Amino acid sequence: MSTTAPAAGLEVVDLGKTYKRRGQKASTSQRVLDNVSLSVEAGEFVTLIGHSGCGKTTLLNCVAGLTDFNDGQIRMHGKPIQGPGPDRAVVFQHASLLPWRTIERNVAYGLELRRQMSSAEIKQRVASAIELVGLSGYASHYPHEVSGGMQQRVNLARALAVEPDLVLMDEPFGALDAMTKESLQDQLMALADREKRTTIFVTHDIHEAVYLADRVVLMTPKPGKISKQVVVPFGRNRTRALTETREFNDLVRELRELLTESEASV
Ligand SMILES: Nc1ncnc2c1ncn2[C@@H]1O[C@H](COP(=O)(O)OP(=O)(O)OP(=O)(O)O)[C@@H](O)[C@H]1O
Repeated sequence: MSTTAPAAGLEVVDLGKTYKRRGQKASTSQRVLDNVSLSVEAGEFVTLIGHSGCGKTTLLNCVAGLTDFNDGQIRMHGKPIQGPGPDRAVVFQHASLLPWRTIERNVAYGLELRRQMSSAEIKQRVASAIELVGLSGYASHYPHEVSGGMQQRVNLARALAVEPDLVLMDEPFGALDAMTKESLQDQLMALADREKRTTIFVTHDIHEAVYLADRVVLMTPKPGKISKQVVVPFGRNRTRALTETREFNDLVRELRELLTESEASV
């Protein structure tokens, strides 16, 4: 698997999204995203935080090409996106692995569907992705034979096997216990430092957002907008000790206050 930074440049420009719901008597519409603009540099790790319902998942799904949008443009490498593509991979909160396939064959699944690679190439990609997430000894296990945290690592391996330019993660550790979550955060960070894969990571957890990110993006609701972007000044190769420092906790507090203010103003 490549260890050089892929040339991902994501540009979201003046994005607008309105959901329409057809009721029994009348239709209603809800403006969920309005004038959302965001650029993500190749190799950058951006976390996206905001109150529940402010439109984080909708934004991520628009970038993934899974949800259409009404206004604006989303460009990858300067070209407007048209639906989902192998340049972008999504990691959802729930691993949703296929229980009848081994871990190895779960990771291979997306590559097999595309029918563009020989079985030898798929095998090599899968082995490499499984190794990256530290599960080499478990390739022949079935999902029920590994823990929730390991299943989530398989989920990540499945995304990495595609070798996407951009990884979109929607609260991937949200359903895990605190210890597993911390361990996966550390593994993901080591992976991000090594692979320099461009990532947008949605979370409710401000600690997690600061610990992982090069930049934290705050969204405010009704309609969802980007209200603030904060560059995290701690460099890479971070360790848990960082979370004990005053600088780290001051930044977490500052972001929490910004979120509270944004909630009070809607
Ligand atoms: N398919 C849909 N049809 C209609 N409304 C939707 C749809 N998906 C989301 N919404 C609405 O859009 C708004 C934004 O939802 P979204 O899931 O993007 O927010 P979020 O910030 O990711 O929330 P959370 O943090 O709780 O996951 C919410 O009010 C939600 O009810």
